[in-house]
Amino acid sequence: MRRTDKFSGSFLQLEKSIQPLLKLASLITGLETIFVTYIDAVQQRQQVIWVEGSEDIQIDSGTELDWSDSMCRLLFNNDSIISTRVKDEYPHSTGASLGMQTFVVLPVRNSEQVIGSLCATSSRQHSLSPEATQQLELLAEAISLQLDQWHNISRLSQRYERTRKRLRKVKLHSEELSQKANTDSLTGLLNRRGFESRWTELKQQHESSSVAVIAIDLDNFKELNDKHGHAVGDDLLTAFGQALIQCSRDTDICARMGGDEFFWILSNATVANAQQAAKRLREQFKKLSQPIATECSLSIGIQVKSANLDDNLLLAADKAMYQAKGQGRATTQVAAPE
Ligand SMILES: Nc1nc2c(ncn2[C@@H]2O[C@H](COP(=O)(O)OP(=O)(O)OP(=O)(O)O)[C@@H](O)[C@H]2O)c(=O)[nH]1
Repeated sequence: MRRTDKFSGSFLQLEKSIQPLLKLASLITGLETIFVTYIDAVQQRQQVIWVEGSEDIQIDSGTELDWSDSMCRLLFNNDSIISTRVKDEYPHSTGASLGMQTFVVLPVRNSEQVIGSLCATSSRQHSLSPEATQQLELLAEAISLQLDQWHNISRLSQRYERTRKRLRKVKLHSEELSQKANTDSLTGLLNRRGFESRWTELKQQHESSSVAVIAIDLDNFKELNDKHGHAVGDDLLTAFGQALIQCSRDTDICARMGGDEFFWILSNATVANAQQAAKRLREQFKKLSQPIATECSLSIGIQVKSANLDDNLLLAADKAMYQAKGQGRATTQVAAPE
């Protein structure tokens, strides 16, 4: 059976069950070519879905035509189901131009309307006995039921697919919103809200490895803002954000807590690891914040703990950072172990 490639999936199942019916139609009528069409009443188009039989009359599945050019329409309009003299009765028709002499058509309908047609044709003259006509009508009914069922199934699966796509869109949108809500727009780091959620997760999941908290504050940032303007201050914060991202691992938590204050949390890290990380960060920040690097340094506080993570760990790192400020800024202070 030749068929259109436009459809797939459940349509192939439908095709399998229609195929023997078309063969039967050929046996009943004695006509060589049998085909089924789909009629789109709104678009006024007709499409050949399946063709069974000889290649004598060139009808291809997938072929589309205007309803105004349809042989089926001509016969429907004459309240007829058969023409045995197509060339005489419809000399200017598509059927005549394709070499049809006999053309038989029966409507294929769903519960509301005609949705297609079952057609049989031949280049020779054939008559159709009343019994054959009756049998063909039964076949058209069977095809109608199958097509209608398939139509309903495919409508349902299209609706399901649309709902699935809509839900996916909503999910992506809400993920995007939540990502935005947790991110500091200037630096791309987590904001306070994002930090709190990650920090809570870490506290809940933490087992026994040591965790280093690095508190960082830009030195004399207010002065720099006042001297060069807010935009330069923003550029410097952005450069710091980039430096921190470049120095961190995927598992680290990097956040801008507000203004020029940041937290950097490293899992599985010792004091020495944290000091190394702080050193790398200073160097990277210096590189990325040219040409005003000389005017801005970092005060850094470190605290490391391996058990009972709580917010005191943050406070201790922060306190160490303020001690670094007190010692003249641009230094790293490690808090005493608790
Ligand atoms: N450009 C810019 N400035 C900001 C932003 N948020 C906060 N600030 C400014 O950052 C400055 C923070 O200054 P402070 O932390 O009080 O003090 P500081 O000048 O850094 O001095 P020390 O911390 O003692 O070294 C304030 O002047 C804020 O107005 C921002 O998003 N962009």
